[in-house]
Amino acid sequence: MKLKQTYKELPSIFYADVALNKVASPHVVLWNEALANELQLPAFWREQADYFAGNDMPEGAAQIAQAYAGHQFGHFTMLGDGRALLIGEVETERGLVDVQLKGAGRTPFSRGGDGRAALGPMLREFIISEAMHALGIPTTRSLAVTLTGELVQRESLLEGAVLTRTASSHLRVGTFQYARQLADYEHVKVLADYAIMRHDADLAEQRDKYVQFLQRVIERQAKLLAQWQCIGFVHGVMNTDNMTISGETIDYGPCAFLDTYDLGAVFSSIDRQGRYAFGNQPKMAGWNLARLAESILPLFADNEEQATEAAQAALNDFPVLFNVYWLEGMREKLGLFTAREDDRELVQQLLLAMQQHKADYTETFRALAEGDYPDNELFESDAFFDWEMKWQQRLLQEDSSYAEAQQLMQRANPIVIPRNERVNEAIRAAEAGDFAPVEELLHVLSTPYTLEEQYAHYAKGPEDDRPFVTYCGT
Ligand SMILES: Nc1ncnc2c1ncn2[C@@H]1O[C@H](COP(=O)(O)OP(=O)(O)OP(=O)(O)O)[C@@H](O)[C@H]1O
Ligand SMILES: [Mg+2]
Repeated sequence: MKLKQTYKELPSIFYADVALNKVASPHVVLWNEALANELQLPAFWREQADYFAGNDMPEGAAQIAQAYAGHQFGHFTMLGDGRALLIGEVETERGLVDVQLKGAGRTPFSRGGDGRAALGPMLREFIISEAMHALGIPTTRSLAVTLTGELVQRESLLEGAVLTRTASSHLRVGTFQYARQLADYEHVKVLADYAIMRHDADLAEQRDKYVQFLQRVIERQAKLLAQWQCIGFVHGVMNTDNMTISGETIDYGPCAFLDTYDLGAVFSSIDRQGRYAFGNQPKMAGWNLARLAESILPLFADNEEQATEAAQAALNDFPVLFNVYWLEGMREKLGLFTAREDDRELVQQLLLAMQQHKADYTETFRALAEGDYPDNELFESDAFFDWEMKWQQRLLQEDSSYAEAQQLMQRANPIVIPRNERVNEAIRAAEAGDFAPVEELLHVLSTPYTLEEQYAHYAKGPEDDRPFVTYCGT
């Protein structure tokens, strides 16, 4: 297998070549066999820690850092991969897949940084991205975590590691902002054509392909945001450089899954204003997409007024699409196959009761799916009692049976999610040299809707003495 280099065919302003930054003694500590098989990687790659630490390169590889810009918490900055190397693309049945090394050393975009990553955050990205994938949510994937054998200086000295990440591309909203800020019409066009080749090849011959491309990105992001909101995922740092063109979730920094349902939930210590709070995510996605539209506006029409109109029309669709997908997702969570006018109100009433009674988001829905309610404030409240009567009546309006509704709910409401405390415990064990808890956690998270029998006991609860697994249920 030989890696491809289509990104390198772009004009040179879009990347910087990077010399190899060798590390002392690379050692692969986590390997995703399923993904390796999916990508049909040659078996000997598994043994090549040097490839994954950036000490040596497989056939056809290059070492480039991609240029991009980004609005970080609303402030525009020129950025670029300061600690990641794109080594090439693998040809698969689903198209080209980028292979990137995150934490592989300094690049021309490193600014003041060391270009490195610590083991903990790379394990976290591996665990949560793979959990997202298993939950059916588009995401970058994780192939390997490789210790470098070197320490990195953070608040304390930590073990350094490199994450091998794959993605259907690493093109970001910020890549287009970079092109618009730095370059001319032709460069924006070349980038858009490249993105269309990677993600929307069927548009290539269309007359209004750039407007349609924007519509596609909006569509993908509306779907993604609906999935985040339905599962209770808080990204935490939705800067424009952390939003993909592919519609895959990227950059698992300060992200977390909701415990108690709270629209104001924020997990990032630097997000003091709550810009990226759980309930704000759809609005912020819309804001980011407006930055994409601005960046490619000149491609829409010669006439500025017409171009702006086309962009505005596409952007106006975002909240509409988001709401359609969100309600579709919430209906499934409540076992509803058909759509009725009052469904949104029914969902909102439940969510309001959950917020008021500080109910656990995942547990509540799973309890509804199981038809087995725990003794807690929500389930004992009058608000829930009222709501449940309405829900039962609503279920009776369906043509399907209660058993079918229950099956739908069990497919839509996970038993396990990567809970922060459990993820952190597993990472702490790994930092102390024991990777078994991380492996076990990954295994449990790989079948979130249908836990294997031997793991059923993980659905017990927090007082459970198995410290490494996430739990949920009654
Ligand atoms: N240790 C570091 N050294 C150099 N640059 C860094 C370092 N950490 C982050 N950066 C850069 O700072 C910018 C913002 O960081 P952010 O946390 O969003 O990205 P990231 O987690 O490094 O990568 P990605 O978005 O690809 O997952 C990026 O351009 C990133 O490359
Ligand atoms: Mg980032």
